[in-house]
Formats: sequence, C-alpha cells, structure tokens
Amino acid sequence: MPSNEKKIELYIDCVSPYSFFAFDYLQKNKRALQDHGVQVEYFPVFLGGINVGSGNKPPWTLPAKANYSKYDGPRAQKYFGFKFEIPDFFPILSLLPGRCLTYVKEKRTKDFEALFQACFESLWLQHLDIGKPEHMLTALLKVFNNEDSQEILKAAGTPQVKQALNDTTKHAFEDLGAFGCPWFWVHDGKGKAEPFFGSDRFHFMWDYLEISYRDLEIESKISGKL
Ligand SMILES: N[C@@H](CCC(=O)N[C@@H](CS)C(=O)NCC(=O)O)C(=O)O
Repeated sequence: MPSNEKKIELYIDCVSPYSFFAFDYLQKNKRALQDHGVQVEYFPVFLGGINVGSGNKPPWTLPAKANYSKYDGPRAQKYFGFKFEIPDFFPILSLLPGRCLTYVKEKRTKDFEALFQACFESLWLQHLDIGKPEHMLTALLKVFNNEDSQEILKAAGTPQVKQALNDTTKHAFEDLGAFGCPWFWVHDGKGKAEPFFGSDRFHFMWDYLEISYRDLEIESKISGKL
C-alpha cells in the first residue's frame, strides 16, 4: 500500500543467513533511521514458498551459486561482523519459526523483534535446528517464560497462523515481486515504493530514501558492528 512516510518493509526467513545480516544491520541502525524519519517493519516469510511461487530455486541447489557462496558468505560475515560456520543440518524447514514469529508479531508485538533475534542466533550462532519443536522452544525461552513459550508453540500449529504465514509469503512474491530473501519493499515518503533484494543493497536504499549513507555506516561502526 502506498505510504506518505518513509518506510522499510523487510521480508525475511531465519533460514536465510543474508536475512540475518539485513535484520542485524537495521537493528543496529534503529536510532539513526528514526532520526531520519524512516520506519522499519519486519515480516516473517517462508523462503521455500517464495522460491516455489516465483519459480526460483534455492541458491545452494545450483552448483555455480553454491560454489560462489563459499566466497561470498565469509565476505558478508566479515563485513557485518559475524563469524560462524554453516550448520551440518542446513537447510532447515523453517515453517515452525516462521509460524511462531507470525503469531508473536500479531499477539505479542513488543517481543517480536527480540524473538526474531533469538531465532537467528539460535540457528546460526548456536547451531540449533529451530525447525524442530524442542529447539524452537529453546529460542522462545530466551524471550518468554515456559508457559508463554508453550502457548506460542501450540498457536503455531493452528490453521489461522499457518494461513497468515502463507498470506504474507504470497503477498511478498505476488504483489512485491520477491524471488528470495532478504526482500525489501521501500516507501520513499512521496507515495511511491520500490523493491530491493539483498543485504548488499543498503547504499542504493539510502540513495532512494535520500539519506546520506555515511550517517548509517557511522552509526553501525559506533555500535561496533562494522
Ligand atoms: N547478494 C545477496 C544474496 C542474498 C541471497 O543469496 N539470498 C538467498 C537466501 S539466503 C536467496 O534467496 N537467493 C535467491 C537468489 O539468489 O536468486 C545478499 O548479499 O544479501
């Protein structure tokens, strides 16, 4: 929907390490973006559904892309200030975390971003397969007490929550042109919006939003990430 406010919508799935980088980068720049009048909203999507819906394939299934990612992955990690290995069990089926996040965004909004962070960290830094309920519970317990965590796991299995994740995923590829993650839909504040793909496109985004990207890079350095 057109917006007269500058806004970044970010469509991400925890199974995507580049989604983790994009999320982390925007979290680190929260204050700077607020100062520039830019709102940020995160949307959990199912990347597997985006691949099928857009006719794309996961990059690791194409040998040339899988080979390239051996170089690009570590470079991206270094740039964003991370150092982790790809878990042996990768890729995971990310429906369960996507559904828990969908429910939490709707019903426990204030803890939504903390749960996204916990999901990314549990999968990529602690190598927990959060597609499995016992490991998703570990991620939930970083943010919620046991009773609430159990309630969220249960809610994730309901038809309404499953449908809500499907709907957001479908919206991403049908309406916003998504073929991968991280997918951005950026409102320029003048009634127009454009898509951006990748955690390596922030400089284009700042240009589109008429923000000096140096402000953002400096902010990230201050918070110790770049
Ligand atoms: N150059 C992008 C790469 C992002 C990327 O490879 N995303 C994967 C998921 S982790 C994807 O959906 N790729 C689809 C494609 O490359 O067609 C970045 O730096 O963020």
